[in-house]
Amino acid sequence: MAPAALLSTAIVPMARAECRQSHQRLRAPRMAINSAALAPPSLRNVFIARNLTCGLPAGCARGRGLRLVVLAAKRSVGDLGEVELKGKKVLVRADLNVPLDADLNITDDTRVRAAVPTLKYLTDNGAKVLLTSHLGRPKEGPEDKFRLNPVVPRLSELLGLSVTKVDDCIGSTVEQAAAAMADGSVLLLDNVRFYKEETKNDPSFSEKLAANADLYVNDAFGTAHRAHSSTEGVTKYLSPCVAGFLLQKELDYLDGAVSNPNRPFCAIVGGSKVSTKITVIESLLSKVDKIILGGGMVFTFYKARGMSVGDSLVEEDKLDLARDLEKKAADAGVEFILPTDVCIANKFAADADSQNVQADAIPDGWMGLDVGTESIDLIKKALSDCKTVVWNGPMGVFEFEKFAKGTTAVAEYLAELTAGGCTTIIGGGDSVAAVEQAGLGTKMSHISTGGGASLELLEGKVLPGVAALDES
Ligand SMILES: Nc1ncnc2c1ncn2[C@@H]1O[C@H](COP(=O)(O)OP(=O)(O)O)[C@@H](O)[C@H]1O
Ligand SMILES: O=C(OP(=O)(O)O)[C@H](O)COP(=O)(O)O
Repeated sequence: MAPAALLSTAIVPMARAECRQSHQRLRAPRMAINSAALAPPSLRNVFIARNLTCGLPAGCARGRGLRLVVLAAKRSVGDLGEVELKGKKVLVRADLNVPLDADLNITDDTRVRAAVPTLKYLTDNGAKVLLTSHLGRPKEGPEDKFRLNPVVPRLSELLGLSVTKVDDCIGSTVEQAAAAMADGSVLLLDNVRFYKEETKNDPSFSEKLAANADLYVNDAFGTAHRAHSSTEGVTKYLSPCVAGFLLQKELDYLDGAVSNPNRPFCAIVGGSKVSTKITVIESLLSKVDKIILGGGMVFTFYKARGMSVGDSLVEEDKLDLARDLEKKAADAGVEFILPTDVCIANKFAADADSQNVQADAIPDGWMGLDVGTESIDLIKKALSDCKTVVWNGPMGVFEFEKFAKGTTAVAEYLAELTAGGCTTIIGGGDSVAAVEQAGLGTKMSHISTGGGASLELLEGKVLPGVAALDES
């Protein structure tokens, strides 16, 4: 990917409807800024266009009297070649926070595989890689169950070289092992969260992490929303500090495709709680053409419309908010699609009795655990002409086979759309688990390695681990 594809720029103005059209039309920041400059002053400072794919100096927008909110192209590891890398000690922050079973075997190696392109690039160019990561949330210092040992064999296999490991991430143990490294080798450091200073972003700990390296690469997208020593603090003590290939790819999809999408652009938001997705829905309303809601959160919207929902999941204190979101969608001209029927259960269990009913006919004592059959068709119809789809949160309790139909149907249809050229982005967490469970992981355009990080990006937040990197 060209480094310039990381260009992240915020330009300005225009009423929202005009922005939409402009988003489709404008291909380069310079054009966007030119158009922005033509907007009346009262409409300026409204619109953020990110990830437009050509380089542009920051002063260019300012020179046209426009407020510049963000203008940052992050420097990429791909900008560094053998000259800069050979023999250098490179501290790479990856997210190797993988799920382990009781015997400490990796049950899903997605994050290990995702780290490989950057590591391979660095070792192929003769760098000495000091690889750092967290695993879980250890509270009491070093504990065997949180050691990164299980990663070593899988990573060695994927890289085709023998990865060595030390039982610490700072200090003389690391210093000695690093001094003995050959060019093109990888030394895995132990869980950086064995030090409580890590999550406090403690400057002296950051300095110690940096002490054994010459330069820094952040490829830990899943942890980029944390301002920790290994993701943010360390950048104050090393130079250059650049983005790894995974981080770039995640930003390109989650920020790029979402900010500058092929249209129609649809967001599917499901999952259990309205409260955790409010800001995502609000933020997406200014970008999408359609929004489809599913999962447990729809019952709060039904109740807000005055419908009875039986024993379904409802956030009583979010009823006003649900009404407000529907109104905002209408005001923004966004098609707001709620399921018209639901699959209900007489208890929250895999072996519950189930039936399909209209959304306004849920009997007392029953709860909605999936979208209904009619709604699956409605959702597919709404998606059929879409060119970009972002999906966050399952359509139902997909963990129970009986109530996985809506989620599976959406995953299968998205796979079909992807094959037809639609960009499909699955935003982390349970949605990814659902897609993988349906065996469709490889059929989507992009599956994010970060749940929390992808949500924060969709909410429009700045990720500290990204912000701290050098601009190109
Ligand atoms: N109708 C429903 N009632 C209760 N829980 C639901 C319902 N639909 C989905 N869920 C649950 O929502 C959870 C996922 O929600 P969430 O964490 O918001 O999604 P994600 O992790 O994809 O962001 C799943 O465990 C799923 O079982
Ligand atoms: O698994 C992670 O995040 P996710 O569950 O939001 O995808 C990351 O490794 C971050 O871990 P953290 O939430 O303990 O900081």
